[in-house]
Amino acid sequence: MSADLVVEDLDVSYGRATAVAGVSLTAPAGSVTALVGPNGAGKSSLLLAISGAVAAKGRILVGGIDVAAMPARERTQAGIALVPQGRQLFPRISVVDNLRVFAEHLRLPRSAVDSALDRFPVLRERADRLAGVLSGGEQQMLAVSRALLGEPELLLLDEMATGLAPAVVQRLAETAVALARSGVAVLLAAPELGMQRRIVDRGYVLVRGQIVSEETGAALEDAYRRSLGIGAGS
Ligand SMILES: Nc1ncnc2c1ncn2[C@@H]1O[C@H](COP(=O)(O)OP(=O)(O)OP(=O)(O)O)[C@@H](O)[C@H]1O
Repeated sequence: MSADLVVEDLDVSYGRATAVAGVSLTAPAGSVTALVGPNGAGKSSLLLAISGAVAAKGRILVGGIDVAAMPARERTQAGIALVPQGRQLFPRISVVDNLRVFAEHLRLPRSAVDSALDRFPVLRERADRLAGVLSGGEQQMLAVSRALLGEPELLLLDEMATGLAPAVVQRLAETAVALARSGVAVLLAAPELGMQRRIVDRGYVLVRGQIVSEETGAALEDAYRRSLGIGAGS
């Protein structure tokens, strides 16, 4: 099964502070959609709202079903997975236990954990190490594997490349593309695309909580620079 994400008129506020204002966007199944914007633009708030981790107003349709009223856990079971900024692993338990905790939360069979360890060979090698002693890249691979445990239809990636070595970013980007080719809707948020620009089909520029442009992959970065007042190509 594959499912488009359609967000309509979404607002996210923290008390009186508005983080996301009237955002509408689409992340089609089978493609990689980017959400680029500077720090504080509201990218994380938007992804957290889609996953159900923060409250929001508006419509969030996944495969035509409005999930906006569902609690976060039900959204996960409905096929929405988030790799959060900062990864949010349990550093003091092992790699395999990080996967087990999430698998149990979703009531998945043990075989799901085994498959998750096989997604990146380094995770199988490090299965019994504490998650907190892994390198940043290994931790990100664990966070992605954990998100994929339930075979989601929509994968939300929040700053997956930040601070990681190019080879790791390349590996993660290949994973994102392979998922998209298998029918998953991938929405990735980043303050800049860098190497990820090669895998983006189209995307949106988010500034101060609002979408200011929508472009195909190649034109997206120029639109982003213009929105920041930086000349294209400079
Ligand atoms: N829990 C919170 N309570 C109050 N304000 C928040 C909270 N989380 C985010 N904000 C504010 O909401 C706005 C959007 O933040 P958000 O983290 O969504 O942006 P972002 O584009 O992901 O930025 P970054 O790349 O720095 O994470 C910012 O002004 C931020 O200070």
